[in-house]
Amino acid sequence: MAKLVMIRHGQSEWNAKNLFNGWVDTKLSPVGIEQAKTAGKMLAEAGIDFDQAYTSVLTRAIETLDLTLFEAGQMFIPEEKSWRLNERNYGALQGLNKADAAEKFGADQVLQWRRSYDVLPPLLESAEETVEVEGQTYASYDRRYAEVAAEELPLGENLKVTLERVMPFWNEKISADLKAGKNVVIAAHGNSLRALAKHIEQISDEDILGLEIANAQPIIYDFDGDLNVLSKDILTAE
Ligand SMILES: O=C(O)[C@@H](CO)OP(=O)(O)O
Repeated sequence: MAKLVMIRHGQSEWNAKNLFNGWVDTKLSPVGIEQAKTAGKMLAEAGIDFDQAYTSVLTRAIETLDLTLFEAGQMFIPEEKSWRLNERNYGALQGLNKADAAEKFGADQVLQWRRSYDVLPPLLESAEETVEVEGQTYASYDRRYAEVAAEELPLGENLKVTLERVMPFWNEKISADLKAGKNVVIAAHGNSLRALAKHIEQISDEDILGLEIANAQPIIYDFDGDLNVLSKDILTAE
């Protein structure tokens, strides 16, 4: 029996400002740092011995993994980073305020962009497009994506497309580890984890709209050898 723990990163600087984050590389806020430490303490109490860690190539998830493993006393385990675990690319919405967007485009449209399975957000015009927020310029892609084929770099993703690019990593790495009986921890993002949860729990395209994943609350799955889910538990701070 293997365990998979999925942790959405702690609150990011742009979560705190209610901005669409996507692939823009923001850091954890002070609240997010504390949330990640608390997640690590809860996992230490749960007594899970991890064999392998995975995270995205975005700072907020990497920070969360490191703080969590530090608090759990397991920084020594192997870690692998992949762009396939990144947040969904929010295209031209990145950097916009979510409440302002709801006012401008309508709450229902914004809900569809944020939570539907197959509605695409407005796309970036090109890979060269930048995001400007509070006088700072953020590139859409930088050298961390140098190894990714140009046609695989998204200009905007819905959950379906996110799931399609997460799945090769699930099949090749994560599920292989779990089948080998390894306990795995993944620190990633609201929507890359919604995609994984959809696959793992066989959630329908309609029902996935209602699935929210909170910052830094570890989700623990127990699997049998065929990767059927035996139990699911979510750790929450008091
Ligand atoms: O901004 C984002 O990238 C994500 C998660 O923080 O937004 P949403 O809440 O719409 O999933």
